[in-house]
Amino acid sequence: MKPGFHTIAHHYATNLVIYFLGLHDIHMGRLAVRTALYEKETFPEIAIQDISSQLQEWGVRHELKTAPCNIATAVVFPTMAVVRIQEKEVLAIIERVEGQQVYLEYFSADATTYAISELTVLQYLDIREIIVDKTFCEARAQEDASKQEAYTDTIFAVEDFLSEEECSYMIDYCEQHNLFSRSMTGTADGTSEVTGNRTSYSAFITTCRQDTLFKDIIERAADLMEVDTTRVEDLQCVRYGEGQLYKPHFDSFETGLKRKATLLVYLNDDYEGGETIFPEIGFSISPKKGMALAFVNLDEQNNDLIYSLHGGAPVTAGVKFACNIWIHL
Ligand SMILES: O=C(O)CCC(=O)C(=O)O
Ligand SMILES: [Fe+2]
Repeated sequence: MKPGFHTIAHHYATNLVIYFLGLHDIHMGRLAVRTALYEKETFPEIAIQDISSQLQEWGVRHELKTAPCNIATAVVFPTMAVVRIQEKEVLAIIERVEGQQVYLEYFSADATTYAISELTVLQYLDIREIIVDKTFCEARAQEDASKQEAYTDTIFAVEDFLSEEECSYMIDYCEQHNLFSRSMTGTADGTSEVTGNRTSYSAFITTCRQDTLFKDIIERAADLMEVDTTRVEDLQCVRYGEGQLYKPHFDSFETGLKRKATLLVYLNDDYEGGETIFPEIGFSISPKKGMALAFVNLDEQNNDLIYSLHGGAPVTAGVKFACNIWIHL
């Protein structure tokens, strides 16, 4: 089975290609990059050969060199390379080499530094004579920009969706019933786990169909999103202490629960940081108490919309509370 966009969004090969292209001022549309990788038979275990041939197809001329090499002299940085580190071969971006230090990025490590002697470069993209088909790249980037813009236009915020009293009631309800526990994220096999991608706390309100106030909020959400209340999931509150975050993710699951749209309601705003960020469209919003932010997660065919990738930036001071109201299919 091919991985869905959830995997793609976080997958290193994709990020590497975007990074690689971006750093060379080649603004290839992200959608084109992702779609092409997604169509590769071997994805996500993609080889540097595949990435190289894809780049050729896009008019990014370069050579794929296969030779253990002295990276300090052979390569224009940054470059993509297969390197052997401690008996392991990884596809990585070598960002730069300074003296005896190599700065690189690879899957599961954000940025790492190695001594030149610790790694061997086996294959790398030689981009010394890079020739770019600018027209092609610009057309892809333009197409992507229009789609991003169209998606951005569908996001909307409703101020005072909840009153001050309702916000406080929700926070107090979750705290007094000790509902908050460490947030989890879904895995590919449908289970959940605690990861560094989401370091906040979550509270599932299971009584929200009985409680008059919660029931009213659910009805208000259904009205706003023009759906039946049966499509509104039980409310889930989130709490972020200082330094806590939710890295960019999709709200809809690849298998199982499909969430058409999200209504994220901010329950307070007396803290710093904690903006909701949409890295694919370069959009972010500062929380405002009582405000609801609405965005769609799936396109008309109910495929994940990559532009809906979003996250909660780290809270830098104070405590943030919000409530997720998800609309499923
Ligand atoms: O905290 C935020 O701003 C985003 C929360 C979120 O995306 C989620 O809980 O799914
Ligand atoms: Fe989310």
